[in-house]
Amino acid sequence: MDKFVVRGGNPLLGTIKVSGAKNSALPCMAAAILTADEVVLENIPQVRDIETERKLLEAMGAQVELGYGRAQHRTTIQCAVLSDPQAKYEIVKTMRASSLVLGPLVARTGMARVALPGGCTIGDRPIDLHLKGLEAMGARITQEYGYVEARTERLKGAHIVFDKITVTGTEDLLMAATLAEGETVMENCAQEPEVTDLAAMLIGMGAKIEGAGTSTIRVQGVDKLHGVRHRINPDRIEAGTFLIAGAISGGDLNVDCCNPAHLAAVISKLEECGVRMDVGKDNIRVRSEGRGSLKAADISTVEYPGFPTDMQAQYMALATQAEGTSSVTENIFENRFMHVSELVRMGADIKVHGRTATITGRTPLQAAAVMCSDLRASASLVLAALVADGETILDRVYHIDRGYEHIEEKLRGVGAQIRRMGEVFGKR
Ligand SMILES: CC(=O)N[C@H]1[C@@H](OP(=O)(O)OP(=O)(O)OC[C@H]2O[C@@H](n3ccc(=O)[nH]c3=O)[C@H](O)[C@@H]2O)O[C@H](CO)[C@@H](O)[C@@H]1O
Ligand SMILES: C=C(OP(=O)(O)O)C(=O)O
Repeated sequence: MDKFVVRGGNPLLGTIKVSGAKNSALPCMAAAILTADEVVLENIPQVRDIETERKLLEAMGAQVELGYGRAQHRTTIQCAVLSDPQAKYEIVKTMRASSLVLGPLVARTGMARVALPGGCTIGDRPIDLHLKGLEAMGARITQEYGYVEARTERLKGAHIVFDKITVTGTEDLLMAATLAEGETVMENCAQEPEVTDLAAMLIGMGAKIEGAGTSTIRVQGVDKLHGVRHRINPDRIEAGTFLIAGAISGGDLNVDCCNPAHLAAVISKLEECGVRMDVGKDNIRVRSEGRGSLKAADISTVEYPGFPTDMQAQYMALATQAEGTSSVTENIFENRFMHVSELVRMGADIKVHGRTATITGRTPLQAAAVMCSDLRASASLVLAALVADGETILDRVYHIDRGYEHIEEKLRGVGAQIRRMGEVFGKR
């Protein structure tokens, strides 16, 4: 099992590039199911979840080619024949976003069988709202042996009001609605940039969609979709993680190839913490004096455009170095504080009461052996390790590899001392 070794103390200086968004790439790859034609996706990040999605699609009969050389971030998918329209538990258990194939599969083939995702370290991950929506569109849903099966001759347009805002639920039903008969109106939709990115791809395939990026989306179903070439949005969470890396390390870091408009809540919170930010068209320069200059500020996670739950753990690492007391309230997932005990082991002063963590800041952090528990918790431990005294060893970095492309190489390129266990400092 890979480990990271991080020696703290270096300010991050220079330019770091942001990759394509994993959480856009996953639904866009699933959308290829909706057509027999070839789909070309650009700016696909090289992360483990993409490899998992490739396996998922290939197991159904799709042809998937991940680019190499200069085309290494390009993926070509063709779902001419889908001989086995199912997502098995072995894959779903490693990537909950696998449930995104449910809507497109039933819309294209009239049948889908997908393992129920169950819970994970960040909390319960139900898909009841995906199923309720598909039922409203006329699918017959059955559940047995941990699998859900959806069947129908052809989906029919419906009026769907989500009981709760769900990102992949909105994406799943949006894809299903593109091939349904008649109009689908979805209310209380997720407004995340990943939904808008998917809608742009679907429109490029011939889908008739209005309102993506707002809470009401209208879709006029069509009989057939065609192939498309689509470029994936930059990863706003990877960009946000790098902004905090620059700020916590007392660096001068240019976070390049990002979309600052997608990061408004994070940018304004970092400014409140005393971090200097120069926002360009597709880059953000972050400057800070590090521990001495950071001030406490409270956050509360909410759906887009509010402060993202996927940035909560990384923000908490920053709050440990800010003067004063910060409170961090997690409203989206019920168990997304797995990083707290590891940060405390490094010397942080954090108390958790229910959904709120209170961080008393500017405690010096010491290196320790720490355990990664999920994707963003791992990122927060890397950030803490960048300022810890000594050499932190992070175990189970396969979590971070799910969603950050070569993070150790990118951070090393701007001066961090970080390597995978087995590598030697100074060599790339
Ligand atoms: C691959 C992907 O894009 N993952 C993102 C997506 O996850 P994901 O789409 O799984 O998260 P949701 O937006 O669906 O979940 C939001 C809340 O709704 C609940 N819920 C969801 C679906 C459902 O059918 N029933 C239900 O009760 C969940 O338990 C959770 O409490 O959005 C999350 C919230 O921004 C992010 O943290 C994840 O990184
Ligand atoms: C929670 C995340 O991913 P997933 O929904 O795939 O678990 C994430 O990207 O932070």
